[in-house]
Formats: sequence, structure tokens, C-alpha cells
Amino acid sequence: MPLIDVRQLTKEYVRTRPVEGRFGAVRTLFTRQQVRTTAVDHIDFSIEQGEVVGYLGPNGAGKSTTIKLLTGVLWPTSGTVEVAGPGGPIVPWRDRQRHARQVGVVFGQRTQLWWDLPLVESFRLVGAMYDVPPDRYRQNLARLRDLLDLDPFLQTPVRQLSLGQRMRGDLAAALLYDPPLLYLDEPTVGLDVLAKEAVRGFVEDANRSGRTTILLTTHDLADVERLCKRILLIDHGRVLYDGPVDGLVARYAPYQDVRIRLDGAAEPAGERWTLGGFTGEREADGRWRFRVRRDQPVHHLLVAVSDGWQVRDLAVEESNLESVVRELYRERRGE
Ligand SMILES: Nc1ncnc2c1ncn2[C@@H]1O[C@H](COP(=O)(O)OP(=O)(O)OP(=O)(O)O)[C@@H](O)[C@H]1O
Repeated sequence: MPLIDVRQLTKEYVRTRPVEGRFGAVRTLFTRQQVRTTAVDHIDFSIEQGEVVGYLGPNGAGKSTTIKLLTGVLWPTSGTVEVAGPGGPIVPWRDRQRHARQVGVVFGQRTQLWWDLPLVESFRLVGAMYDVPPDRYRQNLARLRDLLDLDPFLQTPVRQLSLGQRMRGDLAAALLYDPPLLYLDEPTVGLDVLAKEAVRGFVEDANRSGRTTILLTTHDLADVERLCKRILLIDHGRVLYDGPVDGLVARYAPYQDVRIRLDGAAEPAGERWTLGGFTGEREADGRWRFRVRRDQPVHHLLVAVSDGWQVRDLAVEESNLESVVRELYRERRGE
């Protein structure tokens, strides 16, 4: 059995809103119009022990709602989630206590720590809440202090920590009790370059030799490129793509862009240029862009341009995750 098994998971939010119209203000006293949003719409996926999966999607796609369902904070409208655990599968929103021992959760946007207590006291409380045996607690704390360089602010109240320090504290608290599963919701949001590096290094370490299975939501694709072999891409609550990072690039951007800047007075007239069997377009900065499918012989284009034209510079640009995701989001928004 996989570590997490999600079947037809659906969450519909229902809220009421004022009725508009001539008598709107009066009617809201008596009438409640319901607005339904299907935030998560019959999604299926499973995650095996030891994976690090990037959960991506544009704003409002349904990522946070999924994390809330997976962590048992929300009940679904329909569908199931099962997490493998000692003594059999766990349904997060039903078996909340058993489930809590299986998962660590870190939200980039808010802390799970006790605001007024020194960091080390928060850790003690976490250790007590999860019944971590004293030896285990000491070992884990020593390892996490070292790994996350916590000592300079261990005695500082959480409210006085910088965002990067607080995030390191949250990561340590989430792993103090050795959960096999870690949910990270935008763990690098707002962090500087060095702090992001520290978080990424830590996640890699946590996953080393498959110890901790990780599901990570982020808008920073560098997190995904560095940490995840697999992506789940969702939008409008549905899974658009589930597979390897390279596969996403190959599926949605099966081309390379060749950008050419010509040198000298002779430029093709107009905004389009056909050369070596390819058609290029002039870009705003004066360069020509040829979009060449990966299975087409790009060298025909390169030979044709160098034979007949003075080239100042030429670049063959592979699509990367960033450009593919940008295109996909644009397409979905109809831009
Ligand atoms: N409590 C709620 N009541 C009603 N609608 C909600 C509620 N929470 C979220 N939604 C709606 O559900 C949809 C999915 O929201 P969700 O927060 O899961 O998206 P997200 O992918 O996490 O977005 P972001 O990247 O902006 O954090 C959105 O349309 C949102 O407006």
C-alpha cells in the first residue's frame, strides 16, 4: 500500500452572499443566496514512502484546501484519504490523534509555535504532546540544533524571531517526534536567498535515504527543481499533470527557442521570416525568435542563418520548468 492514498477527494465550500438588486439590502434580511466553490474536485493520487512531491498550481487552484484535507483539518464533501500507519490505514479527519503522530506540518505563512515562549520551551511542549521518549528527544533536538543552526536563538521568544529563524524553528518542531510524513505549505515564502538554501538543504536531509516522505506546495519553482522528482500540478481543483519534472517540460513545451540578433543593415523585411524551413517572428527587442520542435533538425536553421546573414548573437534556449509553468498558467487564465 502507498503511504498516502487519495481517491476522488472533493471539497465544496458553501457560503452565503448578499442578493444584489433593487431590493437587495432588504432581501438579504430574509434570503440567503448560497455560493458554492468546488475547491478540490474528485482528485486521485497516491504517494509512496520516500517520495518528495511538489504540489503546484496557480493562486486559488486548491492546494491549501488539499493540504487541510490531508492533515485532517477539514472534512471532505466526498472521497477518501488513507495514510498507512501502525495498526492499519488512517483517515486523517476521523483518526486525528493517530494521524497527528504520523505527520509533521509546516506553514510558511503562520507558525505552529507558542508565540510568547522561548523556542526551546515550544520544543519541550511538542516533545511532551507527542510522548517522545527522553533519549529520543535529546538525540533529535541535538541533530536539529546542529542541522538548522538553532543555538543562537534557542532561548528567544518566538515573537522576536526573524522569519527565517522562525521557519527553522517550525521545521525542527515538525520533525522532533520523527513523523514519517511531512507537509510543507510554502516553506520558503518570504525568505532571503540564504535562508531558502538552508530550508532546502534541510528538506533534502530529512528525505535522505527515504526517511521522511514530503509533500511540498510552493510558488518558487527553484524549490521544486532542487527537491522534487515528481510534480502534481492542479488547477480549478483538478489534477492537470502527475509525473516527473522532465515529463512536464517535454509534454507542455516540446520545443526550443532559437533567438537570433542580426548584425548590419540587412534585415529581412516585415515581422515574419522564413528560413531553412522554419518561420521566425521579430520580438520587441529586435531579435528573431524561431520556435523549433525538439524532433526537428535545428541545425538546418543554424546553417541557413550563418550562410546568408551576419549574426551578432544566437542562442538556443531550452524551456525550463519556470517557462512551462508560466505558459500553462497564462493559458488557463486565457491571456
Ligand atoms: N473557507 C473558504 N470558503 C469559501 N471558499 C474558499 C475557502 N477557502 C478557499 N476557498 C476557495 O477555494 C478555492 C481554492 O482555494 P485554496 O486556498 O485551496 O487555493 P490555493 O491553491 O492554496 O491558492 P494560493 O496559491 O493562492 O494559496 C479558491 O477559489 C478559494 O477562493
